[in-house]
Amino acid sequence: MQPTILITGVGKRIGLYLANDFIARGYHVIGTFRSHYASIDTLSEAGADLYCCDFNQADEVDTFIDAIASKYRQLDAIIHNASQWLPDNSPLAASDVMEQMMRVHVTAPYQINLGLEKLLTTGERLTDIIHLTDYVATKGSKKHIAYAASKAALENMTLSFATKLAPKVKVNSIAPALICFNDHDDEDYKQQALAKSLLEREAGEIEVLNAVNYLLGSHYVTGRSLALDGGRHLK
Ligand SMILES: NC(=O)C1=CN([C@@H]2O[C@H](COP(=O)(O)OP(=O)(O)OC[C@H]3O[C@@H](n4cnc5c(N)ncnc54)[C@H](OP(=O)(O)O)[C@@H]3O)[C@@H](O)[C@H]2O)C=CC1
Ligand SMILES: Nc1nc2c(c(=O)[nH]1)N=C([C@H](O)[C@@H](O)CO)CN2
Repeated sequence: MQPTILITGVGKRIGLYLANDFIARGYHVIGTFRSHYASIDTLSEAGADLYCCDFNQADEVDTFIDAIASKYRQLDAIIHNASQWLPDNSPLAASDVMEQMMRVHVTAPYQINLGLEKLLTTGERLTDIIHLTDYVATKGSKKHIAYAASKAALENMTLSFATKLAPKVKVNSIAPALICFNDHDDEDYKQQALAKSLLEREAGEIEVLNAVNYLLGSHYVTGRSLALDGGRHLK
């Protein structure tokens, strides 16, 4: 039976990288996207089942959950990757920054995990939920306070869902630091960011894929957070 994996935020970067690799390995990929990039058409042509869904809109998330629950009987894994790295100096009001961070990183994963629980617990196989969090969930961030707080809440949900869904579902976090720069990052920023870890490098999307594959292959890891941070905690 072809394994089925749901990945949120597949339009670009890490989510797109994961979706492409899982398709190449014969998985059936369900994906959510917000902006419609050319990558969305390419993924669809490759067989992915894609849904446009803005996690800032709770009703859109409910509609997405209903669509999956009516179309699929079972899921092997859910990867909560969708995220916005909103700085506190955003033009948005402070309350809107915090609300948006909590909606995309906490409310939507909460809605999806509860709404699709039955699809993860049918049959005998061990299934997975993976939350993409962030090194700053445990360290804080003076420029991304709301973002870091929401990622800390997502880390806490890993503990709760691991307890609630055992023994049928493993629930873990992956907490990256510098995986991939953004196109708008200038050289000064890049040098500053690289210098924050012992290994002083940009890990690349493959680092997250390797961590995802390790967790999916495990039969004994749950309620844990895998740090992918180049030794930043020791610098
Ligand atoms: N890149 C890195 O170095 C690091 C990444 N991480 C985490 O890894 C994960 C992947 O990172 P990365 O690939 O850089 O992520 P990106 O910032 O590139 O965005 C991921 C995807 O999430 C989507 N998204 C954003 N807001 C919403 C929303 N409100 N509703 C639905 N989808 C939304 C984006 O859609 P759109 O294109 O429309 O904005 C995008 O396709 C994230 O959880 C991130 O926090 C953690 C530490 C470091
Ligand atoms: N949703 C996102 N979250 C994060 C991003 C990003 O681009 N999108 N980038 C980072 C940084 O790489 C940071 O880890 C190092 O400066 C953090 N989170």
